[in-house]
Amino acid sequence: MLNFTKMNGAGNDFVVIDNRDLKTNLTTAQIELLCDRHRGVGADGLLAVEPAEKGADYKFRYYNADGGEAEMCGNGARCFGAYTAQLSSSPTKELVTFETIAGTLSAELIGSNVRIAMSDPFDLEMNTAVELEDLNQVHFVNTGVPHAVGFVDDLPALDVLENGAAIRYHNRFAPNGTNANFAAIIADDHIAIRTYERGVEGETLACGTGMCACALFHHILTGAQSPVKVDVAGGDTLEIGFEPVGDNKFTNVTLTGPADFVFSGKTDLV
Ligand SMILES: N[C@@H](CCC[C@H](N)C(=O)O)C(=O)O
Repeated sequence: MLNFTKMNGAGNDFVVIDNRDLKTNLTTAQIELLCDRHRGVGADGLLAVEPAEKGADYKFRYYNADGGEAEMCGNGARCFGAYTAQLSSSPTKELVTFETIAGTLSAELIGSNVRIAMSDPFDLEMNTAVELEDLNQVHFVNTGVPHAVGFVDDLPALDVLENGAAIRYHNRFAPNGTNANFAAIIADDHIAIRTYERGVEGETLACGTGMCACALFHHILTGAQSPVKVDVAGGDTLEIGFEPVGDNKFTNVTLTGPADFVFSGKTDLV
């Protein structure tokens, strides 16, 4: 029997488990089943809380809906922060640190929102040719996980599944593949995005690391200042802060948005 909590961050939803005793060893197939929207609990991914190994409060593990582990998840990090803040003795902690494959991060509880201090982005590359019918080129950056970003004029009309899959499996991004984001400018400091996620193999309602990637390219291409507001497919607007340090490099990237508890339960699926 597995105890779990269902949470979502701006509509990107997760099964969260407390594995601080390291007694739960889920297989790829079990994670896939838990995330299955017809036969399981249903989620874009699974978050596991484990004991820290390098001095932070906790260790963060994240698995996509296909059961594969990913280095980081921005919306998941906000949910992880809100969840672990409640694990501590009262009063609820307002700052939680956790070790991810992408580095040690922190989550700060600010009213009903959570702000994540992200790792510094790397491997930024502009103007990669993809030669699709709707898009000639994308920009690439790793904001914890890999992200391609293409700017389009008509975001609602875009076929995210077709274009997203073409970019996700494009030779240029092999063998790891990439998440694929499409962005449209709303105002100087405001964009809207839609994301095709690797490991979900479809469009999700929001992607936190993807929002960070899109906001950084919006700054590079238009000079937009921090913070940049980002509208996501689920209807929320989140805020990305950053500090440019020259040569298309950035530090102090932050992601601020909601992290909501949905329900807790037990399942005998695993
Ligand atoms: N939803 C996420 C990103 C999760 C990982 C991604 N699908 C990958 O495999 O790289 C977010 O909010 O950042």
